[in-house]
Amino acid sequence: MIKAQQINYRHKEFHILNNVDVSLGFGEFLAIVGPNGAGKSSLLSVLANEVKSRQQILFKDKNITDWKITELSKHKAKFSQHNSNDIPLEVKDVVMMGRYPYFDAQPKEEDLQATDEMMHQTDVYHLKGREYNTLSGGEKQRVHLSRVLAQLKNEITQKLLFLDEPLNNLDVKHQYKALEIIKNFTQNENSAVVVLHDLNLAAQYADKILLMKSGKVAAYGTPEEVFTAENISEAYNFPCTICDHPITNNPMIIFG
Ligand SMILES: Nc1ncnc2c1ncn2[C@@H]1O[C@H](COP(=O)(O)OP(=O)(O)OP(=O)(O)O)[C@@H](O)[C@H]1O
Repeated sequence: MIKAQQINYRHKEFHILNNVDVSLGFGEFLAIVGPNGAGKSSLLSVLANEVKSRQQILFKDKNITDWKITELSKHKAKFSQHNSNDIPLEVKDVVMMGRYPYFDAQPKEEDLQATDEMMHQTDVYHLKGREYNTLSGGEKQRVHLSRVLAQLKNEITQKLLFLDEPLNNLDVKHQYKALEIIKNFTQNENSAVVVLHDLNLAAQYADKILLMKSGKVAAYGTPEEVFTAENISEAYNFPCTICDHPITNNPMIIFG
């Protein structure tokens, strides 16, 4: 799906990303984890072609910079960490922004269907007529999840979703619901790259984990391979214990 080797990204003299390799297969859920400032959001921005790195990023075997922007936006979408708090539109119109690549002046029936379906999935349909600016933090977050899902609602196969901390502000039910939606998205050869802070949720949902520290890859592999007490306490500079989750059997991380 996406492949990049030796990604380097600098701001002035500060080395934000240092020789980072990423390779993501079709149908994979990759979680990027690591402490604050490790470079997770920067890596996501580079992979999504929002900021330029000198290294080539191959998306579906073609250099991502060679894709036409309108075509690319039907194959990949990105949910950003910092969505605007001030959008003077109703909720349904914010979600419709995800359909802009599909119509010129007026949304078509399929655009309305896509937005309705995604608002239902993300549990914001009852808010569709509300002013976006009056929503709570978690509700706004769900509206943007709905928007990026609506953007990728089409007949194209093997699509890619980038999500930067999609669980921020969500209550526990909506955190699990969002992860289920992302997991379901990856069932049909679609892939997702998701920045997460909750390591236990990452262990439960992700196929692969990329653990970052100081702009570098500290560890990469399955949750069982990456989530060792040594890897985690070294990356976060904080003690932890690993045990088996009593229900899922995934690694369970207990800090302190
Ligand atoms: N434009 C920039 N100018 C200067 N420094 C930057 C710039 N963008 C990012 N950085 C620095 O690069 C480092 C990585 O930032 P990034 O946002 O990628 O980290 P992160 O792992 O996503 O962190 P967090 O968990 O806090 O969201 C940070 O130290 C940040 O201050």
